[in-house]
Amino acid sequence: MSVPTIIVHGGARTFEPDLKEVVKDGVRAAARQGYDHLIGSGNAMDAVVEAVSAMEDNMVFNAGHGSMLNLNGDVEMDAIVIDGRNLASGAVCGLQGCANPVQVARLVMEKTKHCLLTADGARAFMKSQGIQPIPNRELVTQKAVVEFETYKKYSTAVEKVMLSRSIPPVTSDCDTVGAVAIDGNGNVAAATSTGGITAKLPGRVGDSCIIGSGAYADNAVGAVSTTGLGESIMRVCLARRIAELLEKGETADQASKHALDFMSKRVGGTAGVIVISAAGVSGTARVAHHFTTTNMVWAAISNGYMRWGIDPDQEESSELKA
Ligand SMILES: NC(=O)C[C@H](N)C(=O)O
Repeated sequence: MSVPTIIVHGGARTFEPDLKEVVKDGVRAAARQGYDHLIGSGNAMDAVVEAVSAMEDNMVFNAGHGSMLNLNGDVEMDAIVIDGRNLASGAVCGLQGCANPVQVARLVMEKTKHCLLTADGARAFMKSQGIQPIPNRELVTQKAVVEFETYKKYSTAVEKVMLSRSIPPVTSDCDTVGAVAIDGNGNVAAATSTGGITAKLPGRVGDSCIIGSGAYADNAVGAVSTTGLGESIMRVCLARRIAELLEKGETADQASKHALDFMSKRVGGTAGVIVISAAGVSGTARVAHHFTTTNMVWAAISNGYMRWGIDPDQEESSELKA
């Protein structure tokens, strides 16, 4: 038996001061929605998909509604789920016209023999599963357009956003979302969903849908979801690297810090991670979050308490209301 626990993130980057409360509200609501499923169905996979779906529906986050725009001004989304019981995984990339890519990723895992479907194929599969497409433009928010127009002026948008801690945000956009959970039976699951990076080349696929980069989950070890510069995260297989460090006996906190240090020293770039280590004999899972960006918005629930934060070394907490 384990203590049911969930942690979610709403992206790692610099958040404008007046946006901080909005995104903290968003991750708290998503964590609560996921936690209610964790307790209700008792299933870690249900919990992470619910939590990520809530953030995809919240226009303030860069996933589903609110996704960032590629160089053509279009939305192309990536998402993944991983089940720690059997390492099953499903993912989509370059998906258009879908409100909840994480739910399609789950169907890829449950209904196909494959791990990852791309673009038109992913969309056709989505329709075959009875999920109605929506016009891609419905996913486009005003803030995404403003962000796009601003960053189009820079040929090095990716570097400007992610390679420096000190660049102030140009607009009030937010970032990739993710969730990891452990249920009462000790099963872990991870989910990540994103619109990617503003002004990315059409067809660019980031880390978020890649096993071991944007997410990882294994009951023997724990679960991880990442956010940040996909090109760096993929090159060090960040989520799997954290899992390896857990396997070697590091705590969730140590593994997060060491893996992010390794990434920044070896390939550069910034990122954030959320981690739950497997419960082990005590039955108590360890939860950690760590980021090398200026901010990462996160929220965690366990044992009747919610904790959340956005700045380094800062957190708030309150008893969970019924
Ligand atoms: N903001 C993000 O987390 C972006 C995502 N990791 C990507 O590179 O697509």
